[in-house]
Amino acid sequence: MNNLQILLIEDEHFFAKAVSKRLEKEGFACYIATTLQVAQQYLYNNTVDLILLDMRLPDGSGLDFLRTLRESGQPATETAVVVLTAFGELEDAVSAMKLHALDFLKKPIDLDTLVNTIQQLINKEQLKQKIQYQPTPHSDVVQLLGNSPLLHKVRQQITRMGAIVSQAEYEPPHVLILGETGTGKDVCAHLLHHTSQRANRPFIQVDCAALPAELIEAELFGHEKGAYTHAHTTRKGLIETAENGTVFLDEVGELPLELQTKLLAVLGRRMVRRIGSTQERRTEAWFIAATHRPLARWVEEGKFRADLYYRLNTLTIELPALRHCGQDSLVLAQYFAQQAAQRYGLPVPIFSPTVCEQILQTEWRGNVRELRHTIERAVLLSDTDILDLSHALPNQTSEVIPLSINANSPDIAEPLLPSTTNALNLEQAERLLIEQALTKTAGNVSQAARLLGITRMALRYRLQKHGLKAQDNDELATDTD
Ligand SMILES: Nc1ncnc2c1ncn2[C@@H]1O[C@H](COP(=O)(O)OP(=O)(O)OP(=O)(O)O)[C@@H](O)[C@H]1O
Repeated sequence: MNNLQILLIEDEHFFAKAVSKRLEKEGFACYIATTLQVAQQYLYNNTVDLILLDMRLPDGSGLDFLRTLRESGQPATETAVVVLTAFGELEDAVSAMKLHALDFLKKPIDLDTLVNTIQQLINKEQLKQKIQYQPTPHSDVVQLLGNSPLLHKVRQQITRMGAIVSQAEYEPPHVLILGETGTGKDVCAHLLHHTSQRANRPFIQVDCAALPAELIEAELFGHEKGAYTHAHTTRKGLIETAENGTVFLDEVGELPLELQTKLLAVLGRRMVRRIGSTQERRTEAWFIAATHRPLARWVEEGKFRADLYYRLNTLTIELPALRHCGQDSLVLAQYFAQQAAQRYGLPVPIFSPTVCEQILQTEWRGNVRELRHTIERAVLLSDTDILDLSHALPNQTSEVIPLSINANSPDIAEPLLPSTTNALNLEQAERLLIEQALTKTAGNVSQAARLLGITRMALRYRLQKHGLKAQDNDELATDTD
């Protein structure tokens, strides 16, 4: 029994009945509302975990309902929603994604697919608690590849720190990972966790750049019921959820100053207090933080608290920029080409001397991430067995259709989708939007999610759905959720 409460808002009687019967067979509780008004009433009196929302109801549009729900300030504001769309409702589905719908299903809906979708959402904790809890088995974490002395040193540091942390069971020294964007800080954090004896405990990743300050505070520390207007239930924070595992504070440089103060208190005293509570709870979590910001300079400039900086960097790992790693770019390129070929069922391409030279000569400002995306693109675009970088190199990505995804994005360039949209089905259009967003942000999932106007979690889910995994380390953990 899953105990999951589902509200199905659907006016096609027979279809609704069939869905509800199947969901109940799977152990879910399902309530059918045939109008938006009934749904509203139901939500007012009941708590639901998931809403399955049709886009056209007799008394209004599902999209308007979703918008109102998100803005209502009611307990249901953040409820997970999957929209059910009919042919020709592409724009609605895209808008629903922007309103944080977790997924859409095209009618006619295959009941197995529906159950699968729900199951995936449950597995990914998206329905239960909006956290990124990723117990990643070690075998699924990529290694930090590279033969340069700089990479060797990083790998040695990881092994050493894993051992130190295992010895200091209750008060492990915090680790700060520094390095330009795309150099592998995320991978490094996962490896640290998996190298230590905490490997089988929770690994909680918090993207400090992805959420507004007040949300991060609630996410990190949790809250008591009634602590603030929308705190309708008591919820533990991510630090508590990590128990004696690891909390990875990604993009820690973006943490607002007032939260830096609170974090400092936690690191210093190892006690956490939920918002609105007087009770303190001890934490045995290991804190790993990462940033591409020049934190030492930021300390001098007053943008980052000196005391927090010194507490975080008990141990520091500095990931080298790819341009300083000699032939590593070539080693990595060959590895990524092999992986991509395998993934797409294509022959492993040959690297001509010219291509090798091009790879070695390129600056790779986006570091390994940029290299990875370029090679994957090249594998897909090459017409022959010989890898062709001419369409894939960063300054030659003219085949990428300019696209504005988020209406709030400053670099807007209508239309939302390219004119080829008519020839695309909903699934393809969604995939295209995501690929465009990732291209625009050089594969940075947090930024891409922001651009798409959806949460990072919702984007992670879609990446997996479309098999766009491992484009960025962000997805590695998700694969194994
Ligand atoms: N040495 C490496 N070997 C293999 N893959 C790597 C290596 N370094 C990075 N990657 C890959 O490059 C991509 C970017 O890595 P990652 O997300 O860890 O970078 P990051 O430094 O955290 O970036 P950002 O600062 O933008 O968050 C991922 O797909 C990751 O798997």
